[in-house]
Amino acid sequence: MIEGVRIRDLVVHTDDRGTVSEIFDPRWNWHPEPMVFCYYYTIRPGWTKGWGMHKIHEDRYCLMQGEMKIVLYDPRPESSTFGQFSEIYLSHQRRQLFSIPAGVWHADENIGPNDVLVVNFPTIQYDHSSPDKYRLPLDTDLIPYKFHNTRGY
Ligand SMILES: Cc1cn([C@H]2C[C@H](O)[C@@H](COP(=O)(O)OP(=O)(O)O[C@H]3O[C@@H](C)C(=O)[C@@H](O)[C@H]3O)O2)c(=O)[nH]c1=O
Repeated sequence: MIEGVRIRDLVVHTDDRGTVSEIFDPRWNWHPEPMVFCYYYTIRPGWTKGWGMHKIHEDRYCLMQGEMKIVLYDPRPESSTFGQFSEIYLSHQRRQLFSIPAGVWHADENIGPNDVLVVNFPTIQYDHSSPDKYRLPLDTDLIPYKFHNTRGY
């Protein structure tokens, strides 16, 4: 696994009426930074969002619905996983928290038949005038990973 990624299974409490699942509690000590901002995004079937990278913040995902492959590529020279990839599969069948360290390229591919829905609570607020977001085309030669049967940006 790429250095600095944090993963945590969520507990789903189920009863006759429905379910409850906590998404984030600083007392878990899962991540050192507090909740300061939150949004959700969706990805349509057959689509991928990426490659994206953030220089100064981490993403912290909670996949609520669907099935998604996250591909990470680590370009950080100081990292123990420099130059490596990770492929991680998230599903609503096993809800987890998943953090992506700053500086790590990521692409999120919807591999299921329905929209993917992800709640993201990044470690900083979104700066509408200068977002901390860097992009590369999915088919860039700068990242030696090939996607099949998907489109995106
Ligand atoms: C991320 C974000 C976007 N936006 C707006 C900007 C733009 O008009 C529209 C779409 O923005 P983007 O193209 O950046 O959205 P999107 O490509 O869905 O961005 C997200 O992709 C996933 C895969 C991630 O990993 C996240 O870090 C985030 O980059 O939404 C906000 O208003 N607030 C936000 O927090």
